[in-house]
Amino acid sequence: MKATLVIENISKLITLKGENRPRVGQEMREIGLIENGIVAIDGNEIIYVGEGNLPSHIEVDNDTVFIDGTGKTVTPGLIDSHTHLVHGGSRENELAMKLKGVEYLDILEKGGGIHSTVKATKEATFQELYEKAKKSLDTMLSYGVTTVEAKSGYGIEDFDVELKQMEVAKKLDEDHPIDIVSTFMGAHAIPEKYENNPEKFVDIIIEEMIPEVSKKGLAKFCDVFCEKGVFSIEQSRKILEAGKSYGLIPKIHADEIKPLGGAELAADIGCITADHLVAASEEGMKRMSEEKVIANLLPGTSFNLQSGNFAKARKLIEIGVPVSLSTDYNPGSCPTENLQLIMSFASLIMKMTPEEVITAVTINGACSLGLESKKGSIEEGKKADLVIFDAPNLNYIIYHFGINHVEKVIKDGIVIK
Ligand SMILES: N=CN[C@@H](CCC(=O)O)C(=O)O
Ligand SMILES: [Zn+2]
Repeated sequence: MKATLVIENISKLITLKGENRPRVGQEMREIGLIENGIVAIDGNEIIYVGEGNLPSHIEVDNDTVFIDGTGKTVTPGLIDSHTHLVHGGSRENELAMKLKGVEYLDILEKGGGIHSTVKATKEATFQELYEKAKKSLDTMLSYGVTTVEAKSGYGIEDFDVELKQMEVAKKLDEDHPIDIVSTFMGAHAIPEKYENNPEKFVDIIIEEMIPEVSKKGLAKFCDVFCEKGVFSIEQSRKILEAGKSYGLIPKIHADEIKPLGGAELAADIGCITADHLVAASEEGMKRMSEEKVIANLLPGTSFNLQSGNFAKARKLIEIGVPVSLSTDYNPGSCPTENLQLIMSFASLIMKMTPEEVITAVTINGACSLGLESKKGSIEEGKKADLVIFDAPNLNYIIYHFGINHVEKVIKDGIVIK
């Protein structure tokens, strides 16, 4: 076997090696650390991972590129498994309201929030949405992210706009080094037009939108904003079950602000992830652990909403719920593409250990997107998506917060930065 790229003398090689399934409890601290590590890549695949020198069966020649990892920390490419990547406009006008204490759901109820992004997304052309999202992806990549989930949900009643968002995500997946996985989220807000008859909108999502999205192959997942004043438990159940019957894997925005029973619903339906969970009940968390629903936590959103409430990460880990972490990048409740900042929040605010944090944004993030057989760890046979941090160890990356520690990103075996 011949290597096209070798990273050698790696001071701290964090492999995350192990079974391709969500890591829980103590497993979230077992990060497969190798000191003086070496990784060999052929094309877009990892062909060797070990300590010291390459074994004799891995050949090198004059074309092989060598990178020196002395003093560096190397991890799998980071996975941002919850974003609202494609949208028009921005919402910095909400800052003044937030500083005055106006709540997220009140802004939404008065026709702002998601509704204002719906308007801006409708007005934007395909090309404008593409350029804006591409710029965000470039930033994400520079921060070490190699895989991103992207939700629709800013078209809502305007199905063409929902489709436009997903088509932009598809084109970016083809054009951009980052891999993009799409989620259909028509159930993101009740359109003003259906305010007095939300059931009608639920029927349209179920009868018209889901079949078409599935037929066009535009999404892998279906998501719902299950929240007081948005979609109820019963409406969410109907939509996610309909999605399932069309092959769309269910995800849910659950108990973000009010304790509605979203975590319990996620367990009932068998959602792959339940996201947010700030207000999740003890019973809901327990049910999630029984059904192995991944808790996808988004501390950047709690930070931005200034409620002072964060998901109970310690509790979730203690009772055996697998945890992943994401930015929730969106223009309203978490306008940041910086997953490293989210990693610091998870540790400094939610008290996750650095080992749990890196597990959450690599192998557990891959599991949140059903990509664990190819991504999320540095192991032979997996995709060559890696990050070289100019940092002596993992703790340094998380503790020294708010800056970008990435030195190089390797995506599909190609050195990007
Ligand atoms: N909560 C619902 N959706 C997004 C926010 C979207 C927006 O405010 O535009 C979230 O996950 O936080
Ligand atoms: Zn979201």
